Parts: sequence; structure tokens; C-alpha cells
Amino acid sequence: MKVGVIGSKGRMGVEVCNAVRAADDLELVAAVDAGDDFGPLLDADVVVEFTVPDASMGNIAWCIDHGLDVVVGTTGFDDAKLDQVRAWLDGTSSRVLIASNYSIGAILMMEFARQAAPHFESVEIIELHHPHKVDAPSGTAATTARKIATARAASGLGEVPDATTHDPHGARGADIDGIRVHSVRQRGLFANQQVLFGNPGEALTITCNSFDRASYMPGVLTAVRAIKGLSGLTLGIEGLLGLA
Ligand SMILES: NC(=O)C1=CN([C@@H]2O[C@H](COP(=O)(O)OP(=O)(O)OC[C@H]3O[C@@H](n4cnc5c(N)ncnc54)[C@H](OP(=O)(O)O)[C@@H]3O)[C@@H](O)[C@H]2O)C=CC1
Ligand SMILES: O=C(O)C1=N[C@H](C(=O)O)C[C@H](O)C1
Repeated sequence: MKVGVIGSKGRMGVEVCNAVRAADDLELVAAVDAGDDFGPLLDADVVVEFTVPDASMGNIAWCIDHGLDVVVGTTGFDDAKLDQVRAWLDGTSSRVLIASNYSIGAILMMEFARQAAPHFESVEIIELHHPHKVDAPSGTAATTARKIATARAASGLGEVPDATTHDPHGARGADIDGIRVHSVRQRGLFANQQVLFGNPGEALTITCNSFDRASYMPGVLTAVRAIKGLSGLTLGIEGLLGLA
């Protein structure tokens, strides 16, 4: 397959270009970044997009307009943006796959959190990242929170217990579908997430660490190879790994 990369000079884009070059069955035919002519992407069978939240929607629209399939790793998607992508895809043959995390550890962390969610009264998420990250909370934390909230609702669990009525500084963190998320930005770290569950007399903590951007490459290449078998908008690669 011929692969194009948008965001090719970024931290993830560089890693993706190298992973594509190293794969026997893939060929890197285009590598573009901010300000570049996107024309060379027209030679690609599939485009991989790792840029910034403010640019990603425009890049996805460009790919769909030009009949291309796109594997998106950029974070910062909410329901409104996803609905917009679905609307763009309507009546086209393009495919878009968006995943907030392509590492197997993070995908399993989210799956384990989804399984644990109906069984614990309390749950909070702490995500810790390098200080260059522009979006908060992380896409992974937002996805995890939504999966937990859905699993809690399906099992009839009510709100997470919390007596806080006075929080003038926002110390309780972000609220995503009723799940508290705390974002830490720390020099020396790359990417870590902890999901803290609690019940009377017990606690369960699920932790995932990424130490290197190499951790995302098997998932990204799996998505690249699988996208022609998908249709419309696909969220996450759990299904490609037999987890959904
Ligand atoms: N899904 C996953 O598994 C993972 C997702 N991510 C996400 O991937 C994204 C990228 O992360 P990272 O590589 O660290 O970020 P970087 O800031 O290192 O890279 C982003 C790149 O995109 C470029 N860019 C900005 N605007 C455009 C545009 N309109 N068209 C083309 N290129 C553009 C930037 O150029 P310039 O700097 O000149 O503006 C930069 O080279 C983030 O949203 C991050 O959260 C990260 C790791 C894993
Ligand atoms: O910006 C990053 O670095 C990362 N972003 C993704 C996210 O927002 O979840 C994935 C990973 O945590 C690294």
C-alpha cells in the first residue's frame, strides 16, 4: 500500500514515516507538514494524520474531498466534531478511522476500565504527559471517561459519590460525562494514565505507561492495513484487535 503522512515533521509524524519506510508491504509516497502542498498525498492509498486539534478537521475534510482514506491519531475530538466527520463522509466512499490511542497497552487499559466500571462506586482518571502537549485532557483520558460513563449508566450505577460543594479553584478537575479527569504536565514524562476505582474497603488502580512513541506504531500500521475493509467512520482500533 502507498501511504501518505500529514504532520510528517512532528514527533509522531517522524515516527510514522520511519515505521512505514521499515515495513516491507508499505511505501511512503508523501510526507507533508504545515504549509506544504498536499498534492503528493493524491498518490497515496491511505493517509495517516497526526497534527494538532485545530488543524485535524481541515485535513480530514481535504482527504474526504479528494477521495482518500485517512487514519487519524490527532486528539481533541468531541461529539460535534465526530458528527461533522460523519456528515462529510455521507455519500462518499472514503473511510476515516480515528483513535485517541494506538498502543496495545492503552487499548487494554481502556477495555479493563470499561469492564471494572460497573463494579465500583468511585472512579477518577489521572493522566500525566510531557509539557509540549497542547490539549487537555488527553484524548485517551477523554475516551476512557466516556467508556466508563457508558458502562456505569448501562449497569444502573448513579453518580460518583462526591460531597464537594466549594471548589473555587477547580481542584476537582474536569468533568467528562460525570467522571473526574486530572491532567498533569511534567518535564521528563512522556505519557501515563491511571484509572482509580474505589469501593468500601478496596481500591483498584489500572496504570498504563508509554515510554516511547514506538509503542503506537504496531497499532497505526494495523489501522493502515485494515482501513480498506472498513466503511464510514470507525472509532478506535479495538475492533481490529478482536476486543470489541
Ligand atoms: N492516537 C495516538 O495513539 C497518539 C496521538 N497523539 C496525538 O497526535 C497529535 C500529534 O502529536 P505530536 O506529534 O506529539 O505533535 P507535534 O506538535 O510534534 O506534531 C504536530 C505536527 O503537525 C504539524 N501541523 C500543524 N498544523 C498542520 C496542518 N494544518 N497541516 C499539516 N501539518 C500541520 C505541526 O507543524 P508546526 O509545528 O510547524 O505547526 C507539527 O509538525 C496530538 O494531537 C497528540 O495528542 C500522540 C501520540 C499518540
Ligand atoms: O500528545 C501525546 O503525546 C499523546 N497524546 C495522545 C492522547 O492525547 O491521549 C496519546 C498519548 O497519550 C500521547
